[in-house]
Amino acid sequence: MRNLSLLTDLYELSMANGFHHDLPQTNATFDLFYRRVPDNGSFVIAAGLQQVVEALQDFHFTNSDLDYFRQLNLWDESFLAMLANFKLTCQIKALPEGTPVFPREPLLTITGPLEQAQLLETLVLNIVNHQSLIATKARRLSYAAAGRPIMEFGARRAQGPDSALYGTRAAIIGGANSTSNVLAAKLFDIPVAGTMAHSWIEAFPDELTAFRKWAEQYPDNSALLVDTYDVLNSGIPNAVTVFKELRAAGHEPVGIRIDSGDVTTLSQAARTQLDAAGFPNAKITISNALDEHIITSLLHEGAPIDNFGIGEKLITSASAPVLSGVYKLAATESNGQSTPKIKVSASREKLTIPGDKQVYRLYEPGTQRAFADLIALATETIVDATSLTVVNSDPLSVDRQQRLTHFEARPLLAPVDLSNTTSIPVTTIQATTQAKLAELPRTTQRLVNPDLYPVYMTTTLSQLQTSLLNKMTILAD
Ligand SMILES: Nc1ncnc2c1ncn2[C@@H]1O[C@H](COP(=O)(O)OP(=O)(O)OP(=O)(O)O)[C@@H](O)[C@H]1O
Ligand SMILES: O=P(O)(O)OC[C@H]1O[C@H](OP(=O)(O)OP(=O)(O)O)[C@H](O)[C@@H]1O
Ligand SMILES: O=C(O)c1cccnc1
Repeated sequence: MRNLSLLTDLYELSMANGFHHDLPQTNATFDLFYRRVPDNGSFVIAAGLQQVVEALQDFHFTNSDLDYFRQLNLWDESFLAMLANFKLTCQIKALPEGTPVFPREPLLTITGPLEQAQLLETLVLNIVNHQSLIATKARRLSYAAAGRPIMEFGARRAQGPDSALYGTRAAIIGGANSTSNVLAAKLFDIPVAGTMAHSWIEAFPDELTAFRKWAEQYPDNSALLVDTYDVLNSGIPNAVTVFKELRAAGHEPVGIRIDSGDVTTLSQAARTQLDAAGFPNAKITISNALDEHIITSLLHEGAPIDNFGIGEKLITSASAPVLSGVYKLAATESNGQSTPKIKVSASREKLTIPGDKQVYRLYEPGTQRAFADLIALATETIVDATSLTVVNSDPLSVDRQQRLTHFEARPLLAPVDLSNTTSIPVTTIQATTQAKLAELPRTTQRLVNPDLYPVYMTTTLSQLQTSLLNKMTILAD
């Protein structure tokens, strides 16, 4: 594990230095949330908490870091002494990885000395934005694949080693079933999987020999790549020959992979040939720049695909390469006095929600059916209610006030124990994702024009937001 404490923007250190001198003994609460869902979806899958915890457990500055700071000659020795003896005392609250999270909801909050909490902004955003983006993309692909396994194939096209490694972790959280990335598989205990490249076929004098040699090496892992020369006239017939030889030797063939051409036509013809040859259980794997729209279209056309191999469009979230999660000051506290904070912007959409908060998922009583979320102040008690007036949290919404009847409210943000060095297995987090997705209305999960899932605020929180907004507007006038 590398020490990532310096993976920050200069201004975080500059502000921390200023806070150290000008606002000592001041605590702060920051919220990490996002405003817009990539790919016009309706939610994001939260991911990356484990790597945030690991980075914070190891948050310190080395002698070499301090020498570098001295060279910069920007900050005085009192601040550098604080960094040299840095002991993180912040408290983290977060919702579990794999939880679908909606715009404006804090998915992680950090409370602690202002100078410390400010310093964490860049690193925490870097980790959570990346992994949540890829987990969200994987969820879309997995939704399109409708239960068919997805192999993550993206390492070669990821933006560098880190995005291959942690992107694979996030892809599994979002719904991919296995990876070809051996380092990710080893580190995160993910099922590792793979077939062969065209070079294997090209390296032998002919395709049949190449298939035979593969089958000799891997008689129980014979997924043969059939598109190097001609799928229907050479690839499948040669694969069938080798499958028959394998079966005669007591091994059941795995299947084929097609990596080019018109996938529907080729997979249908391949299925027919494999069935006719007595291999109805041989699986058809498809790869080649697949995304959720191509997958939807292929399945709609009736392509008989068993597995998908997905690389570049998943690991880079190519169609929506940014999740713009932000880290905003929600409250400060000094001398026992808490002061909620708000950011007012020329863009109404960017209005923040003040105060130390909790997020509740609201369920129809006695069921696992969620129908809305509610953001409240942490000090408020939300009881299961038959009737509650709430306010839409979207500052752009028109009809803001609503009356909710009959719900059970379950809190999402929970304290994170930074002394805990065990981690939840990634496949367990994937199961959490599936369970939490199953709670959401089906209409909010579809890929095209999903139904908006309501995120409300309590009236107390809304009134606090409005009063701060009015105060700030008067000050600005
Ligand atoms: N039936 C289909 N419907 C929709 N998209 C398809 C269909 N068949 C293939 N595609 C997709 O069309 C895109 C282009 O496929 P094509 O085989 O032309 O790729 P290519 O990159 O030119 O081939 P190669 O990988 O051999 O260079 C790929 O993203 C592929 O997944
Ligand atoms: O297309 P992706 O979703 O990223 O999936 C991974 C791709 O990686 C391999 O291609 P390779 O690098 O051998 O190049 P190719 O396009 O010529 O097959 C494989 O054959 C897939 O096509
Ligand atoms: O194992 C495979 O088939 C594979 C791995 C990486 C990229 N493309 C394909």
